[in-house]
Amino acid sequence: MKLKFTKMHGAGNDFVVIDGVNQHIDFTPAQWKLLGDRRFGVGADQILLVEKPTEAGCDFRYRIFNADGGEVEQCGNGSRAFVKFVSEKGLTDKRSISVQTKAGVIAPRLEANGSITVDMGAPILEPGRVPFETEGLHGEQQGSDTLWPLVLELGGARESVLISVVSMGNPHAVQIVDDVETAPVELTGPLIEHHPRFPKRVNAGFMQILNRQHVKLRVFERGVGETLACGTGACAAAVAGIRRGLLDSPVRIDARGGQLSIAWDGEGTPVWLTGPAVTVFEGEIEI
Ligand SMILES: N[C@H](CCC[C@H](N)C(=O)O)C(=O)O
Repeated sequence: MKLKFTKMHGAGNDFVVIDGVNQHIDFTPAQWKLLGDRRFGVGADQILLVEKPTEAGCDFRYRIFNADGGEVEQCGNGSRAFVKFVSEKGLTDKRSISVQTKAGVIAPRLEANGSITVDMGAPILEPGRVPFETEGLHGEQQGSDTLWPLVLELGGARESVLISVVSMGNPHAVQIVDDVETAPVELTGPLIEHHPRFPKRVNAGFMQILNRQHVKLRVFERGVGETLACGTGACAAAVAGIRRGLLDSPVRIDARGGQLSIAWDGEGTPVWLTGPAVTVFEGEIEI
């Protein structure tokens, strides 16, 4: 079929966005993967599919597929691209919409200055609390946060990294590093992503704290690899730092591809993600 798509990005995290309201889309994981392939397809970190909602009270449903073809629960940067897309395509005249996702309902809002703020819902802080054994190491509760030692096999050596486990509907393992530029993201990112501690794999965040309201962040994303920005990763990093008493809301997140802002008032309250969304080009592909 001839498929119309729009190429977009949010702080460098790039997407192929598809109108599934006016086109009937029912692809296999291999077709989703092809769309994301930078050699044989269009190329993107994620593919976003916009559909009519199946949940009462929602304006749309949006589904997210990683570059590896797997469907996932949530995408923060994608939610901003999504709201810009439905506005530009005239699929709605609302500036604040209610969107059904695999992880629940989120509420992105187009601001007058062109930026977009998204109510990403409350972080889920329990999933990692299940006691687990990794080579005899147990998860440790430290302060109000759960810090887990993760033992990584690096060649013949073993390295233990302390991570915070935070879910934004999708799983994140966040660690604090001295310098994101020299952090071993390419080396340990895949080891964390595929660690047995995370049966559904995990997004691995590497956060450098500059001051109590400003961090640098790199994320090795599940199903993709390192991206230029990760919205839910930014949410998870800010939540982890605030819970550990190291950060104060709002937090400025410097990703390699751009700047995001996260606000969070504590457990049980929603995380607010603010940042840009850019339309790069329109296209059509035979798939
Ligand atoms: N790779 C993520 C999905 C996309 C998240 C990221 N692009 C964002 O902006 O939140 C996962 O497998 O959970």
